[in-house]
Amino acid sequence: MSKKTKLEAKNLNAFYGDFHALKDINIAMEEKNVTAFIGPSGCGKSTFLRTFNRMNDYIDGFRTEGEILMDNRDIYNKDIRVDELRKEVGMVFQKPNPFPKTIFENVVYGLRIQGIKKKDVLEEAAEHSLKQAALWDEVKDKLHKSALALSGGQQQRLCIARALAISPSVLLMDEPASALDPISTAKIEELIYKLKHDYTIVIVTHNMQQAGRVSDNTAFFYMGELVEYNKTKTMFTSPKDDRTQNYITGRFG
Ligand SMILES: Nc1ncnc2c1ncn2[C@@H]1O[C@H](COP(=O)(O)OP(=O)(O)OP(=O)(O)O)[C@@H](O)[C@H]1O
Repeated sequence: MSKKTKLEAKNLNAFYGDFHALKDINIAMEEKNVTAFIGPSGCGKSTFLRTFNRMNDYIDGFRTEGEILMDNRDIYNKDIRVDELRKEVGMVFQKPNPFPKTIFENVVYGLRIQGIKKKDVLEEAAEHSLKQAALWDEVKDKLHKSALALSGGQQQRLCIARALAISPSVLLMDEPASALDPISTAKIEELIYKLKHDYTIVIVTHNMQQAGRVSDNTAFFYMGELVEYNKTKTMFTSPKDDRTQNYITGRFG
């Protein structure tokens, strides 16, 4: 049985000034599943990912045409509050970016911004999010030490815990493991596999094996177009388009 659609783009075009970065994208992504975005550098993967939390809004000259829907609501509608949207849509970046604060303060950062002050509520949320991010056991005895003293892989799991603490339903991940060693990468991949039971995950990756391991569905982008979108297994075993075939077999990219 196919799952409910969580995120959708309909006839989406996106521009940086005169540059046409996304061309007529149509896609429906399933709830509580992992969708991987793949494609050569500059094809628009990150631009597309960032439309789902409206992060491109900060870029001068950026504009979209068409629709981006979450739970069937157009997130670019003028009635949408971007701060509310960002509570629903967490994001993790390529390079771990913890704040120069304690581990605890990193995790509860978003909750403090929401005005939550009760110590027991914050403590419970921190423990829950760190457990979800598979970091609790490694940090439970040093919650009030600096996050910057953690390893890169731990910092990235901390950033995932920080994103989860505000209880989003969607997690956007822009090459979350590309700056990490193989063991930390494996941990992040395991984590993604677990988290998809509760979250809708979209991950940009340059690593074909990683897309194959973690994602249910894969979207291949090329020069701003969505060339092919299918179940990951099908895409990797019998791609329909020559460009997909060439990319996944390493002939370009
Ligand atoms: N802030 C910006 N201003 C102008 N052009 C931009 C901006 N950000 C991205 N672009 C352009 O939009 C296109 C898509 O970029 P994007 O970063 O989305 O690609 P990508 O597929 O994520 O690439 P990579 O895999 O290298 O991260 C590129 O041609 C890029 O130069």
